[in-house]
Amino acid sequence: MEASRVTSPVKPTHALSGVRRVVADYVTLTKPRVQLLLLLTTVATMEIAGNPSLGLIVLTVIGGYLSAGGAGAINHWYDRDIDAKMARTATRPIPSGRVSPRAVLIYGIGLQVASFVLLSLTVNLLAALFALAGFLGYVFIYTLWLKRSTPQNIVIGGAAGAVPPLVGWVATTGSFDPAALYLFAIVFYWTPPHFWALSLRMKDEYAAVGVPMLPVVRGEEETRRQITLYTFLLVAVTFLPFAGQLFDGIYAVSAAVLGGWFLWLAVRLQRNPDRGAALKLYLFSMLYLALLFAAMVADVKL
Ligand code: HEM
Ligand SMILES: CC(C)=CCC/C(C)=C/CC/C(C)=C/COP(=O)(O)OP(=O)(O)O
Repeated sequence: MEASRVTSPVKPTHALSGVRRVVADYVTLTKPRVQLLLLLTTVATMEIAGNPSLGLIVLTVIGGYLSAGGAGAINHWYDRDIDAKMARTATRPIPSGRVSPRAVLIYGIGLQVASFVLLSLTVNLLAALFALAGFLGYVFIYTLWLKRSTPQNIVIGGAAGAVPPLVGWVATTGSFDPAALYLFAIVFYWTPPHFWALSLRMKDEYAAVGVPMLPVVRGEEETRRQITLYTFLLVAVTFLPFAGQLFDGIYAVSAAVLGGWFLWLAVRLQRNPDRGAALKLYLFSMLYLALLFAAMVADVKL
């Protein structure tokens, strides 16, 4: 009794910062910054597929966030052993001891359940099913299976990250259209250069915890070669929706300029292998995807 009275003056501040800390941790578990780009591809695809109402966009974004956020939380739960050993990830909510693994697992499953209920009731069943497929792909195929077993982990596992445009398409039109596969393929081929550029800088950490990322298993030179190869494939794939008449001139010019820039950075990294060039490529990869999807919307709407 006496003790609680003595500590009471500091309680409100502690309680507030404690709540803020908890909220911040639970937001971190959803990998919010990655989600910004995932959801940008979703919303852009919705505008490409039709003329969605603001209400539909908001519901789809919330449903997508819950699903991908749930997947992110389960990735934090499963990888807690290796995250504790890498400087980049050691301060995450679980390894730092602020949130229990069990709570994170329940939270991740809960977010995916909420996503399914929300999307199926307010958007449509197909959108809910595609989001569920992305979640299952990221959790089971990438995180639990491939990440620790093969350097092709992100090539195959990257398919999960390419699902959000499919969610956006079916949310808008109510049915699946093969044209949506162009957008899926673009994110799919974009993922290896995006991640491998970063992994060149994190090679030693991944090696220390035994994750077989490409630079660890095949070496940095081979990784840089594969980055150029996949960037080339990506740029080629970006012209398919133009050839298939989904898009027109504004898109074609943007894809050419952005693609040329991406390729130039990739080739430069290959010729001049320093870590600064790898960082530049990683950062540009995100600008590239955002601008490419923006160009698609501009092309369709203008
Ligand atoms: C299997 C596929 C992918 C892997 C393995 C991967 C891996 C990573 C990693 C390790 C980071 C660094 C995060 C950190 O610093 O903690 C990162 C950052 C990021 N990724 Fe990916 N990524 C993948 C797919 C995607 C996709 C599909 C998108 C969006 C379309 C995306 C968007 C981002 C963004 C926006 C960041 C920067 C986040 C930040 O600054 O904190 N990633 N990615
Ligand atoms: C539609 C849907 C539900 C899609 C989910 C796709 C998704 C959440 C992609 C995120 C990609 C990502 C940040 C991977 C990092 O994982 P990592 O474990 O290699 O990186 P880490 O070491 O930073 O945890």
